[in-house]
Amino acid sequence: MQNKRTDVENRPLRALGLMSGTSLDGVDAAIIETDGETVVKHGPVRSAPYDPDFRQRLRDCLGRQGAPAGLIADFTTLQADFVRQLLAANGLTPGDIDLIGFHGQTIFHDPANRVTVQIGDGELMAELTGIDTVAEFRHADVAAGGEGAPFAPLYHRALAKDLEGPLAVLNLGGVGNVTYIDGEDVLAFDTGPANALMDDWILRHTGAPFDEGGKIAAAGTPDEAVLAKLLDHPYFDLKPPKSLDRDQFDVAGAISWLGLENGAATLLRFTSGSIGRALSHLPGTPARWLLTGGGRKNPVLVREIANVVGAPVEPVEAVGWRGDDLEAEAFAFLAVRSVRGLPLSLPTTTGVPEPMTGGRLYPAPSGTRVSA
Ligand SMILES: Nc1ncnc2c1ncn2[C@@H]1O[C@H](COP(=O)(O)OP(=O)(O)OP(=O)(O)O)[C@@H](O)[C@H]1O
Ligand SMILES: CC(=O)N[C@H]1[C@@H]2OC[C@@H](O2)[C@@H](O)[C@@H]1O[C@H](C)C(=O)O
Repeated sequence: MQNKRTDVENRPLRALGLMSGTSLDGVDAAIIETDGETVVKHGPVRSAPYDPDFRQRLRDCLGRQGAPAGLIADFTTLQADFVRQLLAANGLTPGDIDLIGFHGQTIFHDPANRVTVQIGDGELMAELTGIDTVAEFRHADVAAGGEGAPFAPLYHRALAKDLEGPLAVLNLGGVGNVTYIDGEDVLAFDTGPANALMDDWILRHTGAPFDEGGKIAAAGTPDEAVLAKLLDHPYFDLKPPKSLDRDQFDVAGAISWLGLENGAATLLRFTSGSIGRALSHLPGTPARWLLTGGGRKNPVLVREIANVVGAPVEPVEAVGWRGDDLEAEAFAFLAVRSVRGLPLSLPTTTGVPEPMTGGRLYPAPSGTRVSA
């Protein structure tokens, strides 16, 4: 696949990343200026939750290898509209943006069988926005035998280059993933569940999308026997790199008989416990843990994680990063790396045999550049 654009070799590009994560909470967009090695400038951001009906349409696709064409078109159109809103709100036009990094929505992830499915139509995005779009970030890695995830680690390393290591960046989204950084060395893997199982439990029992502030979990008591069983899963013994599908842990049978609060408390401790189980896979002891993703806003979860890691735990804002936007920024950064022909993943981040380029460029059709 010829992706590399030769006209952009040396100048920083203004790229817009679009991320729709496994928690299914909504879409995040961020604009950065970068040459794919360092971030020159952090630009405007925007986030919006999905409405419950649309979220349910996405949820209905989880675990399937494809989605209805109508949903893919609606998903792409919704995100293209979102791009227009972000531009308009900041006095920008499509001509001000060099590139969109369009992650899409993961609905299925089975790297062992070399399959990962992110819905979203890169060609339609380029057409609707009039902006060159990079999509299908994970495909080449998976095709080459990599895990296809996590992909944010090279961005974490770029941001951390002036910070003293070793440090761990822990993303608490739907699934959890950790990036261990020590100078240029980076090791990354999915740790286990983060919020997805808790969110599903809260939705089923209360209709709310998540446990605000961890209040419901705080009111319960974890069931230690159930917890021990959950943490006995073979995934936690696997050596990294390794990655997870959103619903890889089937906990329904184990927790169904627990009440709302005790179930929430048990699932929260499952998340912190899985991070505890990740420690033995790290090559060293992080001097600090930087938390990103929505779970950093759950003080009960943060306290439990601090208990298991035994080192200072802070939100990424402590070092000036933007925890709500980091993944959208990462896919803007990776889009630029893609068109520059730089690797998006390494043997130590996804297990891919060699540093791997990837992403597919969909040029905006000429004449489609529209004003915002
Ligand atoms: N105030 C809060 N209290 C408790 N939990 C919260 C709060 N705010 C966000 N969360 C949790 O964070 C989740 C969203 O996290 P985030 O936006 O990082 O997920 P994502 O980007 O979809 O995930 P992934 O990293 O897996 O792709 C919510 O579903 C919720 O569980
Ligand atoms: C296949 C897939 O979409 N994985 C997600 C998911 O959500 C968190 C974790 O599992 C991580 O591996 C990845 O997302 C982030 C953005 C990543 O690739 O770094």
